[in-house]
Amino acid sequence: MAVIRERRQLNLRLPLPEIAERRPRFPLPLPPTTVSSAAAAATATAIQEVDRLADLEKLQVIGHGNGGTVYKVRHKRTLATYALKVVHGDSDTTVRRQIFREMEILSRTDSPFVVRCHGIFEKPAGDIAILMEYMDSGTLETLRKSNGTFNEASLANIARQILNGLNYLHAHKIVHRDIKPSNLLVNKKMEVKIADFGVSKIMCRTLDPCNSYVGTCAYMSPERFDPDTYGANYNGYAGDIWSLGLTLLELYLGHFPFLPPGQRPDWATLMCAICFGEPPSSPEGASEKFRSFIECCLQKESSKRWTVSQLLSHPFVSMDRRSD
Ligand SMILES: Nc1ncnc2c1ncn2[C@@H]1O[C@H](COP(=O)(O)OP(=O)(O)OP(=O)(O)O)[C@@H](O)[C@H]1O
Repeated sequence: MAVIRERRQLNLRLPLPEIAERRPRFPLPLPPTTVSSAAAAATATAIQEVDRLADLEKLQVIGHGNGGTVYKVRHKRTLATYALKVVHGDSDTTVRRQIFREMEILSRTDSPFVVRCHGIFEKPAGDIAILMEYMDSGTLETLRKSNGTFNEASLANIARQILNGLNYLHAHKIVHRDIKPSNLLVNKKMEVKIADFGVSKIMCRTLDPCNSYVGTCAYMSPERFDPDTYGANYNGYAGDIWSLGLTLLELYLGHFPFLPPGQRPDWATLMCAICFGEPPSSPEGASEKFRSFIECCLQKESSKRWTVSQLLSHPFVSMDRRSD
């Protein structure tokens, strides 16, 4: 969950690292342990089953994120396996703000296409832990790195699942803002679930602006850098579609579409490519349906991009015959 602060230079927004002086100088209020009645409702079953952190045994570290560690854990009595994300009490304000955002959103969501939250715990020292379903095949990024490229049939299946997740989120006025392969978890059944809501936004009104400069730069849509040119009535939802298009094209190509294989991104060059260059397109060998799907996602002008519901009926996605 890269967090980048806003700076205006000419007409574009340049990615800047966190600036300490801009952080609030007061600690954020801690939400109650179960966060809200919605959280309690969403996690009621699991909270009854896992009501104390002490009932969980840590099996291994899955990975480290921005300020937190994710463990594979097992419930001592039921032997059920979960993922436990722990953020320490002494983490900086930005990290704590992100974990609260993630808690708030995970506690509201209940979809087979969004990683499920089974409980939220707060220790007296201020450590916060989110108990999630364990996704045993990692992320689409780890799969790409280990398996190489994906064929179109697999991508149609993946696209359909991500679109169903985004459909759920957008219907609940949640904009993810950081869709990318490493935030899409996978299990052995090839179920794909959206995760990592630290920079997401809950829209209060339909036309809420959604221009805060957070997320991972490489997957950001042109209007997030330059809303004046590309984002008439920009409200954020279309940004998730751009990121989806880039994600699927990356899985098809085996590398990030704006860069040749193996090249590390230089943010200024990348931003110019996103804003001033042509959007990346699928290679010649791709089917017409896939090429069209990617084109519908990667429209530079946000209002021309297809919505989630339009994309769900795109012929490329209907290639995937599995039922939801
Ligand atoms: N529910 C889960 N099941 C399995 N693995 C998970 C789960 N949640 C997170 N992980 C893995 O744990 C690692 C750390 O995840 P985390 O969300 O803390 O950070 P991140 O997304 O890698 O980085 P950042 O915080 O910078 O966005 C990642 O490799 C992620 O794929």
